[in-house]
Order: sequence, then structure tokens, then C-alpha cells
Amino acid sequence: MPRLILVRHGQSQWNLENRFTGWWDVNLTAQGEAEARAAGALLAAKGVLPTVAFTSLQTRAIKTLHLALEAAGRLWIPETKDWRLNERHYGGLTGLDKAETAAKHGDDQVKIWRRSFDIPPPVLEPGGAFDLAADPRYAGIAIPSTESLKDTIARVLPYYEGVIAPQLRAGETVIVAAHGNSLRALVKHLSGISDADITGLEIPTGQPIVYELDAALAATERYYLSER
Ligand SMILES: O=C(O)[C@H](O)COP(=O)(O)O
Repeated sequence: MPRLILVRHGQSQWNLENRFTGWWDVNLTAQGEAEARAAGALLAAKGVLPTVAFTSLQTRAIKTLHLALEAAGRLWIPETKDWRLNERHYGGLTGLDKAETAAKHGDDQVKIWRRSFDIPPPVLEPGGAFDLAADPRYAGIAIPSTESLKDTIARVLPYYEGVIAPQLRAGETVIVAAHGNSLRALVKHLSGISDADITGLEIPTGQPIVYELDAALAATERYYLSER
């Protein structure tokens, strides 16, 4: 039966600094690299070996994938990178300190921006330090100016259905190395979590989550590989 492995990137420099990151491209910390290697070693130890990989266009997810695959002895498998697996775009909050933003706007407002289903953060104004319009990796892509989880789902799910699901149906063991909110989008769909309940779901860095799927790609089980 098809199997899907989800892994959020290891700790990034801005996870460490507690800054809103979104589409901004930050690297892994040494701890994040270690988390990624440990994730791959766990895949190998448990015999859960991916045959096809997907990741975003962001360095922290790509490096997590590569370090994990190397540790699992699977660096050779086919791999596809796509912006639709990018982190949710954090709009005008990009680069700000999460604690300072909470002190300025209040915890409740920041929780709405971080975890509400359909209320996006303020937009990122063009031309500022975090404008990605000139980044060649996004050439030809309509870069969002902000995204709610609902907006993120609107680009992650069609990609899952159109590109990832056919690989699962073909019997591949698929690994997706991505981000807290692009993976929340997938988990919401696969586990049938309501708009209200998804606000409480957190995805830890570097911890492989395994979905066992039936032939129709309905989830029969979801578990942290570290707990098996
Ligand atoms: O983009 C970010 O800042 C993080 O990857 C996820 O942030 P969040 O926990 O605020 O959703």
C-alpha cells in the first residue's frame, strides 16, 4: 500500500532567532542539519525508504531533504522541487521578531496571523528588503504578497493531487520535505481536520511523519516514525 513521509525542515536560522520567515530563504543551523541527518538515519533504521522525493524551492527544505536522503543512503532517488510546497508567505511580517511583534500588536493578534485558517497577515509592500520579485527562482511565478493557511492550501493541494498522488498510486514511497504550514495544509487534507481544529496542529522540525494510505489514498494511519 502507498506510503507518504512528511518531514518539516530542521531548525533554520530564523527559527532560532524567532523571526517570521515565510518565503524568505534562510539556511539551516548546525542543529537543523543534525535534525535532518537524524531524520534520515531514522528512515534507514526503520526500513522506511523513500523512492521518490518532493521539496520546495527553499534552501532549508532542500538541504533537509538532501541530508536526510544521504543519511538514509537514498540521495540517488528522483527529486522534484516546486514553489507550491514553499512555506506560507508571511507578507509584511517577514523578517520581524515574533516576540516583539506580539509585544506590539498583542498575543491574540499574532496568534490570528500565525494560526487562523483564513485571515492572512498584512501584505508585503513591493520594493522592500524582502521583496522576491527579482529572485530568479520565482521567474514567471505570481509571488503572493501574503498568504493565510487557506491560501496555502489552495496551491499545495492541487500540487498534491496532480503531481504527488500519481506517484503514490504508482506504488512509490514518497517523501515530502517542506515547511510547517505547507505540511499543515497536507495534514489537514489527509487527516480530514476541520478549519477550526487545524489552528491547534503544530509540526515539529526534522521529525518524519508517516502516512499509511489505502489504494484510494485515504489515510489508514498517521504516526511519528520516532514512536514506532
Ligand atoms: O515561516 C515561519 O516563520 C516558520 O517557518 C513557521 O512559522 P509559524 O510557526 O509562525 O507558522
